[in-house]
Amino acid sequence: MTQRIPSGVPILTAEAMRAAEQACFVAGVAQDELMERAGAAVAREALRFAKGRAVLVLAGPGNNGGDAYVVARLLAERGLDVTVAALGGERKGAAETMRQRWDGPTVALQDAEPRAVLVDGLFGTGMSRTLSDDVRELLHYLVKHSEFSIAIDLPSGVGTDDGADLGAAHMDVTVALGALKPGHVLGAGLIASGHVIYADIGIPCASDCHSIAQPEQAAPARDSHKYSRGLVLVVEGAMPGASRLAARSALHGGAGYVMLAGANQPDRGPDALVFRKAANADSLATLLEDERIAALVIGPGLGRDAESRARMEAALDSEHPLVLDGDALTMLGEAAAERLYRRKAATVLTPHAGEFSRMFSGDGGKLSVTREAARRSGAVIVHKGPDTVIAWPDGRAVVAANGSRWLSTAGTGDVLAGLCGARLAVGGMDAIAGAIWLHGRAAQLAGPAFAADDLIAQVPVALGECR
Ligand SMILES: NC(=O)C1=CN([C@@H]2O[C@H](COP(=O)(O)OP(=O)(O)OC[C@H]3O[C@@H](n4cnc5c(N)ncnc54)[C@H](O)[C@@H]3O)[C@@H](O)[C@H]2O)[C@@H](O)CC1
Ligand SMILES: Nc1ncnc2c1ncn2[C@@H]1O[C@H](COP(=O)(O)OP(=O)(O)O)[C@@H](O)[C@H]1O
Ligand SMILES: [K+]
Repeated sequence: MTQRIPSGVPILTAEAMRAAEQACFVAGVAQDELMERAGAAVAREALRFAKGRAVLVLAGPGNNGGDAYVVARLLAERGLDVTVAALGGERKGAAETMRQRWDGPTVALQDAEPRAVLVDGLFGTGMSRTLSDDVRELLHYLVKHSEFSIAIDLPSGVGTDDGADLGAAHMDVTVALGALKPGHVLGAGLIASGHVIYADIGIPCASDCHSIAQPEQAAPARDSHKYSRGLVLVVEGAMPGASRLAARSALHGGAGYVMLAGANQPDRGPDALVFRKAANADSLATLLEDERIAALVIGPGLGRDAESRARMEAALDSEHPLVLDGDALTMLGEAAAERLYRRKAATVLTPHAGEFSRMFSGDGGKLSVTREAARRSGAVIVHKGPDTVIAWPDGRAVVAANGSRWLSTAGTGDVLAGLCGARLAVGGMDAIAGAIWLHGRAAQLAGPAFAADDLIAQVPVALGECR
């Protein structure tokens, strides 16, 4: 099963989820009712996948366990052979009500035997510490010896707000209740969650953070011309292949005109790419006086010597919207936030984890450190990886976790930098999530073992899928 994360769904921390739930209670929804809805949503999916097989439901001590008892009851009502393995005895509130509504077979967790289908209702958003060794070992044993596993809300052993590994086993399916949590889309949590299904259980969940969604990308206006479509200038450096990938990617990402500024005319196409000679930083600075430039891309294959640094400074000093990648990020280093905050035009940074940590410190998980870095630098930050976090300076964030794992090949980051340049030129800072979506979708279309060059060929196909 290929992993899927539902698109355009709000992502809430444990605290925000609790607040949303409280607001629901204040509005008159009873806790029992909400738990029944949660259990019904999970039971619906479990029934679909169980195909009549025997089910073991793990019920923890809190509300996740309360949901588990509802799932057990509903599956048994549909004729399945269900056993509950319970951790702890009497519960509180709605969870205790649901325990009492279950009158089927129940064993203590330590006595549980594996069954074909495993429903994990041990812990959800209340996970506050690492699983104890005995619980972790049992959970892993029961999951390993099941044929299909499904988690209620979150896999037990995933840090809700940071996706940290607190002892989680890998689930086939996770049903996210009410909203996604950062733990579904980040780090070990992304891997442990498997295929994520979103269940709307009627809790209004507003958030400034969402999972990535297909962007709306209108065709050029009837009266558009190459400059209105956006002129992207890509700065070449020590490794010209990287900047050529970025430039070709900008061309196919919808820019109207792409210039490559470097020392030597490339000896091969595409011919649509316009070469401008910029033998040194001074001649680059002169080129940058062109007011038609809508976005500048610098960093892929740039190099890190004094000359490269001078080129980067020329780009930073310009008032063009700017995408900084690769070596430019490394050269910025710890001075990044302060230096970038002074820029007047939009700035986009596309660091992988190593480049990010050379520029920004802090802890609290990938989502929160990226948001904090965007706020401090006034730049849009695309913190790359299987769990790419895009954060804007105003606090908004988008997480892209559907990219193909085949993207882990050299040069795909250069392609992304070029796409960011194109989307920045065409739609400004708000259009950056569209670049990450196009990149991820192009990778899916390219299939297995593609080279970065092949990815570019799929970008127009991905673009064609957008309205
Ligand atoms: N927030 C909401 O909107 C809704 C939440 N519901 C369910 O409620 C869950 C959250 O319930 P709770 O807040 O009761 O939390 P949990 O059920 O996730 O766990 C809480 C209990 O586990 C204990 N605990 C935490 N980590 C532990 C560890 N490592 N080892 C042993 N014990 C540990 C806590 O002390 C507490 O007793 C959600 O994940 C979801 O399944 C649903 O019932 C409906 C709606
Ligand atoms: N396992 C993975 N799953 C999904 N996307 C990945 C994975 N590994 C890398 N990527 C993506 O591939 C690209 C790699 O960029 P980068 O590390 O800068 O490589 P390069 O510099 O070689 O181009 C990024 O967009 C990143 O998010
Ligand atoms: K769970």
